[in-house]
Amino acid sequence: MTSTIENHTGSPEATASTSGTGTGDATARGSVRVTGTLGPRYDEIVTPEALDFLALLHDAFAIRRSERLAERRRRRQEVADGADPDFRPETRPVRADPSWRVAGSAGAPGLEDRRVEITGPTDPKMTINALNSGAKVWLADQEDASSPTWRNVVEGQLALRDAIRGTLTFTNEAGKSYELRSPRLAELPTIVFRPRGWHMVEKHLRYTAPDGVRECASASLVDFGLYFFHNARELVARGRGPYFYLPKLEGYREARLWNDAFVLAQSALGLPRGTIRATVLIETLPAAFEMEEILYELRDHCAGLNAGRWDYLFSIIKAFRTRGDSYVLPDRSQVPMTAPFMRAYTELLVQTCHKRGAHAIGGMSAFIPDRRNPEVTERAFEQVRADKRREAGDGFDGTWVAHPDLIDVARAEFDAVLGETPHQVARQRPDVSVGQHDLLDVASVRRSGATVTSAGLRSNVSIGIRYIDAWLRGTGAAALDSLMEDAATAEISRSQVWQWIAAGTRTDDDGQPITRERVEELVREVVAELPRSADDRVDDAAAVFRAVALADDFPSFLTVGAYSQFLVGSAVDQP
Ligand SMILES: CC(=O)SCCNC(=O)CCNC(=O)[C@H](O)C(C)(C)COP(=O)(O)OP(=O)(O)OC[C@H]1O[C@@H](n2cnc3c(N)ncnc32)[C@H](O)[C@@H]1OP(=O)(O)O
Ligand SMILES: O=CC(=O)O
Ligand SMILES: [Mg+2]
Repeated sequence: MTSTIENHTGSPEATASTSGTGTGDATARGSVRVTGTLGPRYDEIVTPEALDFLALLHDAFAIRRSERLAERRRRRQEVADGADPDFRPETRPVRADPSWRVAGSAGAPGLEDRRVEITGPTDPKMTINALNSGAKVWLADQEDASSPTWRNVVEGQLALRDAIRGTLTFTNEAGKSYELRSPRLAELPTIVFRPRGWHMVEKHLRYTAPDGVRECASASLVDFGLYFFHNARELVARGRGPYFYLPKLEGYREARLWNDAFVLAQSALGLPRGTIRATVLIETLPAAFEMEEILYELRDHCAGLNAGRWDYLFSIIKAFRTRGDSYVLPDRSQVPMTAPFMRAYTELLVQTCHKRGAHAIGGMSAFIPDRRNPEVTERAFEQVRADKRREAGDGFDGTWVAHPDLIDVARAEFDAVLGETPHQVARQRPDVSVGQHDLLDVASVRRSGATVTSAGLRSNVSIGIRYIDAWLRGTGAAALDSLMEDAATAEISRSQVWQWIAAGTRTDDDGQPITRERVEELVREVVAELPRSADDRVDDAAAVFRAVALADDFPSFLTVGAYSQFLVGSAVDQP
């Protein structure tokens, strides 16, 4: 199957060839060169052959990536100007055609039963702990849970390369040593790798296009390309496959870009089309209106969709940030997954997936246990249990957990529904009827009594600064106030503050307006209270927070500016 949606709907769209350069000269080749420092064994990852492979991907897709990012900006402006997102009329034929299905998990060993997936960064200790955890799948994360230092990017690839070959070991500072519980990959959780999104660049790799134009490499193509180049054949030989989670897509044309990258990558390595399987995160508001089209574009490679709730909330705030107080969400802690607009999103996701033979994978409860605090642990178990019970009951085929101690809790809820069957894809949801209004009805949460509070405002400031401090120190996921915080949750914190100021929202407990001055004061208080150390980045974190929460123009992602200005070249960025 090679047809695109435009073929399907009868309005062809010219796209750059996946074998040409996009410059008109199909024989000219670009190049990728390393500008970052090489640490021990980095030459095993950024080999001349791997860099050639990255150049091939960039020649084919760098221009199209830029076009997609421009389209994002255009569509965001339209929404800011008052046009509500909606299901696209031109793709109705794809949605109406009952005949097509995605590849799903058929022929993808290790992906059939995904009832519990653990997520986490790719440093050696976390890699070993995740692979020893007993989960069905490990989402090896170079995205929301990772600070994109050069070190994390390359050493994460090294850890994965070694883990796949059964040779990864690690010894911590106290001398405790870690090893994989089996050298046989097929006896460990299936690895699904998540590269960075299309918006990020990799500043330690420079791409020179065939026409001589130089730019930073695309982080998505770097992460995907390096993982695929080094591991795809090895994974297949060891009874698994090159599997990916695709983050932060905003529409089906971005899915097509990924699909074309897969087609080219497989062909370059001599692997059959369809060897790759991707699970797409539906975690932006525009993508929620294009779930079927995304599945359609990726149908030869698609295993499922995931309900990425935290980025989804961030995307909603971003979309409606200038629409005034009636579009404002309450404190993050008062937006449950049972809020009608969140439920509409997850119900539509399950219905869409099962209609097309795809797995529906649930999301992340942010509550995490604390081995030193039984009360915190019991609360996390209760919250996660309820979350997973709802997901399994709604028809999800699997779910995410943030911490190994949550695996049994989540599994029990899915076992109760799935029993011995690996998934419930056959369960259709004809009862679900979700329209535009259901997905957009964010105002209903506050109408039902949820509030914006002074404590919620303070918590956003505090979590935002503490998380960015951790991120600037090279850690992309952190336990803060007994909650898992990562790039997506931090985006919620800072964008809520931006939106509340822009909308002139008042805190419900004291009736006071949320102003820039009030937030500035909170930033000063939080910074003054934080413990300091020789390597903290609290002042820089506060500067980043101010830039992304208080600027006149809303920065699309906090990570973009923080990466260029504060992370690249810092101590943790070096090998
Ligand atoms: C919005 C989204 O995208 S969600 C997905 C992205 N986010 C994530 O993946 C977050 C994943 N979770 C984590 O990174 C961690 O659980 C944290 C940072 C939240 C907490 O980690 P810690 O502070 O180390 O927790 P804690 O001390 O309780 O850990 C106990 C042990 O479990 C291990 N562990 C905890 N979480 C994980 C995990 N996700 N994967 C593997 N091992 C883990 C720790 O390494 C530690 O091992 P050790 O005893 O050998 O040192
Ligand atoms: O990536 C997951 C999310 O919730 O964001
Ligand atoms: Mg996310």
